[in-house]
Amino acid sequence: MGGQPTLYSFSDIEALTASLRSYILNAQKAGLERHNVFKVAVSGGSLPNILAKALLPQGNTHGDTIQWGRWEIFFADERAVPLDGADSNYRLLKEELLDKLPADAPKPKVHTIHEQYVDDVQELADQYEQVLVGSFAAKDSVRLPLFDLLLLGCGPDGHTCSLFPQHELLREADAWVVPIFDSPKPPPQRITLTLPVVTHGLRIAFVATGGNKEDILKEIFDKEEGQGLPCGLVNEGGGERVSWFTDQSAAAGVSYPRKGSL
Ligand SMILES: O=C(O)[C@H](O)[C@@H](O)[C@H](O)[C@H](O)COP(=O)(O)O
Repeated sequence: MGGQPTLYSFSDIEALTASLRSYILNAQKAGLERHNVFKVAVSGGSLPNILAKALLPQGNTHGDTIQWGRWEIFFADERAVPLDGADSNYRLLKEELLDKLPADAPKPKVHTIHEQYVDDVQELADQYEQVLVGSFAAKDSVRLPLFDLLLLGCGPDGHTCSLFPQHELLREADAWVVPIFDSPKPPPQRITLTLPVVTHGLRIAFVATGGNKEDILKEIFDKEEGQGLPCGLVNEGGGERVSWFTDQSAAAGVSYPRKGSL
């Protein structure tokens, strides 16, 4: 794919979220120019809270406007639970971000899982793949759906989305969305975008903060073994389209070159 991922390291969450906002605005601009919408996939974990800090402040300068009405939001991974369940990534995003959007702002189109299939995780994944087909294109006309942006987290074991180290799902080459029945991070039953879909994205951003990410970031960026971890595989497949937004405590021990601003 060419090029290397960019590793940003910021002094604190405020600096990180300000730059993340600029980065997302650039991605939004490119998406709107390309097809008049902005198609974004988001993960769960700590990400929705950080996104809220980045995106909720109202922009008032030219070019700093989140055009929520043009956004289509998808889930990079989702737990096989009802949408109002405590473990739902949709519920998390809704409570952290969507419910807090200005009342008068146009609303994004949010592509949730079809919760009637939560007891049949294969069907849940197949149905979500159909959601992608409906929004992007039929599988026989495009090889992969092309997201404008994927916003992802990095687990302490190097997982991203619900793609876990050593898991056979890392070798999936055909499906866009797959079920997982044995996620080491609870709950065990989930669906996830596959690695080819993630690495195909026009922009791929990881957000990883806090001292508990330091060891895994060193492994991903500085060690051979880390390159086979799910996050390492996204770095490899996405190359220069990948950016990492980290704080000082997460990136402290990393030797890979770091940047302090966009
Ligand atoms: O649904 C999930 O569990 C997430 O999508 C998962 O991939 C998450 O992004 C990472 O585990 C990082 O989580 P933190 O940001 O909370 O460390």
